[in-house]
Amino acid sequence: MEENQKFSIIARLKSFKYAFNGLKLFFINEHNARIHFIAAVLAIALAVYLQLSPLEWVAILAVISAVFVAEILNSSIEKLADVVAPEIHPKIKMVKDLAAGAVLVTALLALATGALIFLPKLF
Ligand SMILES: Nc1ncnc2c1ncn2[C@@H]1O[C@H](COP(=O)(O)OP(=O)(O)OP(=O)(O)O)[C@@H](O)[C@H]1O
Repeated sequence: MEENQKFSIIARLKSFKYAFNGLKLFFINEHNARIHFIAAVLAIALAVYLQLSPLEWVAILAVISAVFVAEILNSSIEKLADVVAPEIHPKIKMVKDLAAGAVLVTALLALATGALIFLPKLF
């Protein structure tokens, strides 16, 4: 978008439309999205059942969203990499492995947070 273009509600609404389309594409095309979605629903159901405190809720929701954000960016980088270099390339391997590493960090953080909050309440 040009810098001197006027603010437009219609343009903002269109941006939302594209962003929601991104979420739709993510849930339709990415198998990992379904796994993360099921894990998130289970965690939220457990959080309701165990009546978490507001701060515990914030922690659980924060790590759930961190995993989704990392996974969406990872998928986006994969798609871009496939266009930039459809052939095998050592730098593309590095780019994709780094993006996957980011997902792993958030998933491990989510596991640790879930264990710290849920395990003492369950056992
Ligand atoms: N063009 C390439 N050049 C070199 N290595 C690649 C290339 N494409 C994929 N790889 C290697 O294969 C791994 C898997 O890449 P791929 O694009 O298939 O992701 P994926 O396994 O489909 O990921 P997801 O399961 O998240 O969709 C990468 O992390 C990388 O190590």
